[in-house]
Amino acid sequence: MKLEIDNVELNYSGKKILSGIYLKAEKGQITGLLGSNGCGKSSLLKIIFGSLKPKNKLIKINNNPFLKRLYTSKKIKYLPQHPLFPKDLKIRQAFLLFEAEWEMFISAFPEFKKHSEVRFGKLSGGERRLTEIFLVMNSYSEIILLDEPFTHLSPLYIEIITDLLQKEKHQKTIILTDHLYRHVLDLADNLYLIKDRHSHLIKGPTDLEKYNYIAANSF
Ligand SMILES: Nc1ncnc2c1ncn2[C@@H]1O[C@H](COP(=O)(O)OP(=O)(O)OP(=O)(O)O)[C@@H](O)[C@H]1O
Repeated sequence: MKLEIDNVELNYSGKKILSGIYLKAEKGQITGLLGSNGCGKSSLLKIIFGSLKPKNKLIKINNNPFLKRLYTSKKIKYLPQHPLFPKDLKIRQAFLLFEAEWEMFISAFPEFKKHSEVRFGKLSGGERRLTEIFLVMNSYSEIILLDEPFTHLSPLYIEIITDLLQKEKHQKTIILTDHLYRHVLDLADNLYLIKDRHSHLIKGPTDLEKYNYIAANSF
């Protein structure tokens, strides 16, 4: 599966946020998306998902235009920056909804066994995020959008999720954005930076310095 989004034009109240954006993501690769606060990363993921309608965009799947909203198909799952599930949903119910394997989850994270009947609102921020990432990654959907998945996660959980993403990328097309850019750099096979409304393909850390995303001599 190859997903491309091209010619994205997004304005909010007449202010240009994204212009001429192009991004390509393919199965077997993790596509990273970086950019400073407010540059439009979340907006771009919402546009791909279909929950935000820009002035212009073209989505292509395997070179063919896809004109419906992607979320209306079973192809895609999106982890938003903010909580994915309502506070009163029980964790086990979310596993049923996403057709994800509870047994696999608790064998990876035995400490969650006691949470099966607990509601999302009762979990800590990190416990909630970990559960959400696992659910999204273990769903049958082929396209996965992850908006700041590492927020709230402790180093050990970040390591486990990194391994999970590396394993799952062989079955899925994954686009990921996070401010923990070193993790994104380590994980990403392809990397884009949004800067001054445009997307830039990044070849390595020095490009990030060139575009002033990070300070000079950070590497
Ligand atoms: N519903 C909205 N109405 C008006 N402006 C908005 C709306 N949503 C986002 N914006 C503005 O659009 C710009 C891009 O926002 P977006 O959330 O996509 O950025 P981001 O790169 O994900 O930021 P961050 O890294 O801080 O989460 C910001 O300037 C934001 O204030």
